[in-house]
Amino acid sequence: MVAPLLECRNVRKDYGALAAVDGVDLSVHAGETIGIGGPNGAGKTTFFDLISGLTPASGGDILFHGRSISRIPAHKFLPMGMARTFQVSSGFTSLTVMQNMLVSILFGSGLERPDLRIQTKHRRRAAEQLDRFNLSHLADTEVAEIPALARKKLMVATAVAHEPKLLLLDEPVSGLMPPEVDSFIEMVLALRKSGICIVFIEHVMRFLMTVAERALIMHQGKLIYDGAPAGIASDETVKSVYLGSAAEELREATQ
Ligand SMILES: Nc1ncnc2c1ncn2[C@@H]1O[C@H](COP(=O)(O)OP(=O)(O)OP(=O)(O)O)[C@@H](O)[C@H]1O
Repeated sequence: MVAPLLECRNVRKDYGALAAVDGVDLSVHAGETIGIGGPNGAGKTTFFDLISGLTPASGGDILFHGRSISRIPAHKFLPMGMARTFQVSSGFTSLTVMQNMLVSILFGSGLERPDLRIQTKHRRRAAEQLDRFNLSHLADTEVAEIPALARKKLMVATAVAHEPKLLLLDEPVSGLMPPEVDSFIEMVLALRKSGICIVFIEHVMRFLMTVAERALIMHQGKLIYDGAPAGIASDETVKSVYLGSAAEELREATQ
């Protein structure tokens, strides 16, 4: 059997007496698209921070391509083939969309001291990448001036500039209007087709149900569900955790 792309073995993160991530075991295989849901404070972002090396685990081990990455600094993750985005749109707001893409292309190369001279091949690559994400028309606009949807798309476009094997998206559609969510769904589905493994956190159940092939639900630091997205709404444990509006949204999304 092929080794998982990402493997978490009894991973935990304690903040004093609080177990933010409480002994999570998880295997993620190449090409999978996995959506993580769960109530506020369940530990989802902390789990992402552990996987992407932003915070050290209190226990357990994380393997990428079968190799432990628990002690590898975060800046080495992109060259290794793992990229992530954040809840709040990142990007250099006083630079243009094209300049942001060039920064990603030059600095994500994995070289300790990248050659900072922008060459024709970099510009060509940046233009291709903007075209792929329908951002070409904004190439010369400062990121501070572009709409929220374009900022979110740019964050993904820069993250995948070096064709990572695993892409982590933290609440990619939060704050977007429903038609914008549709546009984002289309983009992620196209990305999924390219074969990249995507793991995302999302509260917007419509997005999770449409994009994910496998769903995980976290609660109080633990995984309480791992299975088909369609099964979430009828799972008794999930139902008891997702009381109120989230349960309603889940029902609507699965109908
Ligand atoms: N640096 C920190 N110090 C102390 N406690 C923290 C820290 N970071 C997170 N926590 C706590 O860990 C728990 C999990 O937080 P986390 O942000 O991972 O949840 P989440 O599921 O991503 O929530 P949300 O859906 O609201 O983003 C929360 O109780 C949070 O207050």
